[in-house]
Amino acid sequence: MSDLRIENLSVRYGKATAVEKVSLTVPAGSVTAVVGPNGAGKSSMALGIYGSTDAQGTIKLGETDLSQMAPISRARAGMALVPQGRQLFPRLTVRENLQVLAEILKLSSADVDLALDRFPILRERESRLAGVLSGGEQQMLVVSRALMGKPKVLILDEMMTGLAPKIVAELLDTIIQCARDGAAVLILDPALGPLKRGVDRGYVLLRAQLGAVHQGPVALDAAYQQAMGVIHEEVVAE
Ligand SMILES: Nc1ncnc2c1ncn2[C@@H]1O[C@H](COP(=O)(O)OP(=O)(O)OP(=O)(O)O)[C@@H](O)[C@H]1O
Repeated sequence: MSDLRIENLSVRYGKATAVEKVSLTVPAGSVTAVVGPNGAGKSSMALGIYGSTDAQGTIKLGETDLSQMAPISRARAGMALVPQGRQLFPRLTVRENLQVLAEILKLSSADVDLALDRFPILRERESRLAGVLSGGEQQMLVVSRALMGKPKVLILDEMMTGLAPKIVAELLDTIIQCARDGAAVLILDPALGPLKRGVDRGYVLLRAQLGAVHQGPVALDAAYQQAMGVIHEEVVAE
């Protein structure tokens, strides 16, 4: 079991700063949330941690420094990302979408079968093109794909958006179990909402900057509401 430690992570697009020197720990065996309004920098943070956008700072998994590694090497080191917007191969079947990652991570077809069996609907749809799945089915596929390599770190960017409560509950159960099995889980979302049930600790991200850690969903929600109230007051005053 390895904690994920991020120190002074910054993401810049030209002169614009999307993430400004954020430091946080995602302990193994827990679900850590980063909540923040639209445009706060959540996706930039997730992509920076995974290495798929340029970022400065240090990213360590246990004693292993991932900071200079390409995304594929981070994946092989045990990091998995469920990016915002699902990002499947729409013209490949459900099984083929899983096989692509299985080949990269040198996993067996038995691992692909386990991923298909994680959600019964995926097994039913294994020969269908991913592009014709419903939104919820696609999300089950990306989560199942991310879990296929038994990741030590699982990062989920707005994975619940637009999904029915039953599917949200099912996905959340899967993710909580992943943390209970020892993974360090980081969920980034604009609303705590149904995630409250699964969150152990978390941070508020506001205008590229991360606040202090809060233990438990109640304290995190209160801090987020307060931070959003501050923004509201500023807007009213303008
Ligand atoms: N590729 C990019 N090039 C330039 N600016 C970008 C790029 N991606 C994001 N930004 C800007 O960086 C800031 C943070 O965006 P980001 O998508 O990380 O926020 P977010 O918190 O994930 O937002 P949302 O909840 O709406 O998805 C925004 O001002 C956005 O316009």
